[in-house]
Amino acid sequence: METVRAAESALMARLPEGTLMTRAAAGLAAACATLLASAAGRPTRDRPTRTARLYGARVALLVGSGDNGGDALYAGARLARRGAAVTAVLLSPERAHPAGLAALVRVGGRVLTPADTSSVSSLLRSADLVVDGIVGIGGRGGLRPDAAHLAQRVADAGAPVVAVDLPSGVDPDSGEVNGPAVRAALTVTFGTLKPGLLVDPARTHAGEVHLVDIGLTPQLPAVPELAALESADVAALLPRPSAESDKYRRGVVGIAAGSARYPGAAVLCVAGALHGGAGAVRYAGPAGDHVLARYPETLVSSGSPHHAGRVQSWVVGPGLGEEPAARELVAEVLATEVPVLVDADGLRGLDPDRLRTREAPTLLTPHAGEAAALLGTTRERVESARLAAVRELSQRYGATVLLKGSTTLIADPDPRGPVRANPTGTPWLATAGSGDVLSGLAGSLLASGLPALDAASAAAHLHGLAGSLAPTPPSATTVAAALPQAWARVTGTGTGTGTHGTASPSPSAFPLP
Ligand SMILES: NC(=O)C1=CN([C@@H]2O[C@H](COP(=O)(O)OP(=O)(O)OC[C@H]3O[C@@H](n4cnc5c(N)ncnc54)[C@H](O)[C@@H]3O)[C@@H](O)[C@H]2O)[C@@H](O)CC1
Ligand SMILES: [K+]
Repeated sequence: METVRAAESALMARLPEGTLMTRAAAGLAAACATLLASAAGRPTRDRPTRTARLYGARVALLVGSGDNGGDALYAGARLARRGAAVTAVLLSPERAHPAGLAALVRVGGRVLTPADTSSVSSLLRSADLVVDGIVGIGGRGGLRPDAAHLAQRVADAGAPVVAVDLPSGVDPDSGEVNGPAVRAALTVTFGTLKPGLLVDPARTHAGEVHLVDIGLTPQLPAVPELAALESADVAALLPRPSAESDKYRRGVVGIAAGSARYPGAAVLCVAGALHGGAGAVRYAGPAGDHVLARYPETLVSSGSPHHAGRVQSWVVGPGLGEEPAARELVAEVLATEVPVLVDADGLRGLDPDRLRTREAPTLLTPHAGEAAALLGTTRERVESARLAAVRELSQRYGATVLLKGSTTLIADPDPRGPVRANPTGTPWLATAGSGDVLSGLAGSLLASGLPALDAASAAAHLHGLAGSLAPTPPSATTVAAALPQAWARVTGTGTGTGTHGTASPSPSAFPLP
């Protein structure tokens, strides 16, 4: 968050005092008003038939002692001016933002402290909306006990929560959640999205994310630390056959996967590849009969990749097993001059120096355990610092790296570029064989000519979407089957994925410092 703070300071130095907070509070109040209006008529626990609209709506503000609380107080004052009944719960009354508090009190807002136990309980139970201004980017560590207790009471009351800048209790930089944290229906964030809004587990606490422009963009570094592609961005990347394209011009992807022991990995990898836009899929390996039985359109050979015929990209690794022959196969594929995706068993014992000498792009798609082995560290360390891990891997191996997990991250070896966080997906995708579908899909996009970073990002996006569209609970087979629907969703409508529906800043990627 240092880059956000630096950008805010630079901008604040040029603007009258309070300008940024005024802009933030205006955006926050507007988002609260919209949410209340959209919830009109929705019955809630205490008033089964009540209508929530701004005039007369009951709004509870949770106010910490920093500027995050100040945003909540100023926004509360705006809502109160428009007829809402606003009550602030001040965690530290003597340290609450003085001007914000004065503004709220001036327009008739009420004030409580957590010590007013029964009043706070009835406030939270009857609230149409709770605004979480406990802590924002100034938060360090898990919530302190008094704040954690308040967050728990809000969760128990069940009222919809709008988080100010970030859900209180999530780490702004890493997306880690240590202890209790607020769960929001909507997070209104200012200036730029924070990694804590895109990286799990924090992401699931944020709900829908709405970005308010407070004029920070020109102050932010030109290259953000993290970015996410929207559906429209992915649609623009996906290959579209033209009238003159034949199957070879559309690209041929080669799959070197599966073994006598794991033939299913070959079938699933081919399934992903057939839905990735390449004109043809070649399979080289011992599981050809299984592949043909399921996908007769595959060009199958049982020899080595070398003899399989021309391809524009290779996918190597899924289901190869641990035999020494697997490593030789990976080495053979890496010796070709086309883009290569290495996954699963293929990632065992990869030589960074060998990879760095390749001229064509290499894409590695490890999960956290495989990434830990490649980095010589533990799975826990990778899980707790996913951003750092994906960057380190791509630097060390000179390859594009897609780190699978609850939030898939993609890093390019060029350290000047942002890491991409995939905004689609569902925890259900953690299912056997799902990674094989993803690697086939990404390999297919590589064959159709996409740069490795874009192929990986588009594949992760489509795969995540297919996971959500497949009947619950999805299997790797049904995820592959849902890929055409995911393509249609991305290319047909251009609408968001639902994960960050309202976060639509003008640049096509969400910049994150
Ligand atoms: N700096 C700026 O220019 C702007 C800042 N804005 C708001 O200001 C926020 C940042 O304000 P601050 O720097 O005052 O910081 P915060 O308000 O985010 O947090 C600092 C306060 O939280 C307390 N705190 C820290 N860790 C805690 C924990 N684990 N549990 C409970 N309390 C904890 C601290 O004692 C301090 O009082 C942003 O998130 C945003 O909401 C916006 O108004 C836009 C402009
Ligand atoms: K907050």
